Amino acid sequence: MLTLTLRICRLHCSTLPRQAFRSFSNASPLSPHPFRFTMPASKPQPAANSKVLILGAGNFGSCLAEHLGDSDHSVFLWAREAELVKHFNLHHKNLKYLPEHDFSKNITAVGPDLPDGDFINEMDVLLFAIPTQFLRQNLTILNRSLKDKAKLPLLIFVNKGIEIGTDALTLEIIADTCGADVAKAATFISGPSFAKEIVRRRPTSVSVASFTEAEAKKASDLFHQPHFRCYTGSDPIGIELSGALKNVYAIAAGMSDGLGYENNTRAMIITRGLAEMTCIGTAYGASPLTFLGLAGVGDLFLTCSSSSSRNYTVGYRLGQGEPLQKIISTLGSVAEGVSTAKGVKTIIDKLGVNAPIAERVYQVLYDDKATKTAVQELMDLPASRELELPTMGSKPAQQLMAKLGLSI
Ligand SMILES: NC(=O)c1ccc[n+]([C@@H]2O[C@H](COP(=O)([O-])OP(=O)(O)OC[C@H]3O[C@@H](n4cnc5c(N)ncnc54)[C@H](O)[C@@H]3O)[C@@H](O)[C@H]2O)c1
Ligand SMILES: O=P(O)(O)OC[C@H](O)CO
Repeated sequence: MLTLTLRICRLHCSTLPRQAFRSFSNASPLSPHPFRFTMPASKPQPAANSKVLILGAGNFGSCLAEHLGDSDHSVFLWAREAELVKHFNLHHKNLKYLPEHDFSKNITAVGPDLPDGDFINEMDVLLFAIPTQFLRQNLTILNRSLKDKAKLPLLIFVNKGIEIGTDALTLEIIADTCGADVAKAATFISGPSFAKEIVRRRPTSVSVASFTEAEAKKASDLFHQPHFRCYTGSDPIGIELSGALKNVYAIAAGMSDGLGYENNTRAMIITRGLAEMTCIGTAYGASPLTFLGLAGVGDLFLTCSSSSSRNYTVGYRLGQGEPLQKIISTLGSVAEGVSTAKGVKTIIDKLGVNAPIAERVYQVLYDDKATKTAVQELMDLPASRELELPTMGSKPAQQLMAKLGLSI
């Protein structure tokens, strides 16, 4: 672990001769997979005054609309709630999500129907802030408007989950609904970033990943601000898994706090959670280094240690003895970890990865296991080596990349 950390620090050091790593086209120093493929020609890099359509006017979509509206882009915010659209355009307020905030005049709400046709094709950027379970249905409709797949707008995804039933990552949902070229062009933003802190302009950093650094750089250029730092990378699969998995461990940390356990227990869950995330990610075919970044340990730490996290809150209330259905129906916002725990369970079973915390979260959510029993079972496990990365041959990431027409 220490060796890995030191390696990362060295690789991030700006004084290193970067050419030393440039043995493959499109490969970044931290890239686990030096991809060789040509990106579909996209529109020119979004500059000042880009036209941006944000799909999803929940906490995060609204907050990112504000972030870009603040930078003088023309932002359109799609909400499926008709009342929200009307009220937003009259008062620049989102009464349902972030009700205390006054939004930029550069944002126009659109909806409740999903925009289509020429409106979509005029956009420089499409940003998807739709919870994972609703992405497929919306992308299927939106794909009809993506006429010219050779001239795509910049496509950015910020959801953090795994689809129930298919266990698909977002990349696969995009490929299924819009085709491999669209999936290859997608960029993912993830990392420790509570919406309500971003709109208050609190210093924040995120990971921005695409299959090529060049594509990730476009999104980074769009979002990077003095109070909002973007770090680019080229492991979108690892970034996606990081964001989805950390939500499951945030539920575990919340449960522990809800049961009345203290700091030692939470630190144990965060650290062993990171080990599990890294093992699952490596078995899947992502780079283990990705889990040491902002989208990995950064977001894991944030959501496991704050009652601002919806996933932590679900866990906390479970630990306090509330039934899951009551928690979900009163949360008022999405906690992706609840649905994602199902996909994670299937993935660890398929891959044969040992992830006892994720397993217990699944059992508490779906098998009626008592939270206290789950913690006790974790403590009763036999002593083991601290970290052993799996080295199995066939990895889902390879199948996914083959589906996208990518070769390693
Ligand atoms: N809130 C944050 O701080 C934050 C930060 C980073 C990433 N995220 C991720 O962003 C995504 C959105 O989260 P959020 O916080 O904005 O959620 P939210 O609960 O605040 O809002 C939910 C959004 O989903 C929309 N929605 C519900 N049903 C839908 C459907 N059938 N089709 C399309 N849209 C539908 C709602 O209209 C609303 O816009 C999640 O994947 C979340 O993990 C959130
Ligand atoms: O409120 P949560 O638990 O969905 O967390 C929100 C973001 O993912 C924090 O980065």
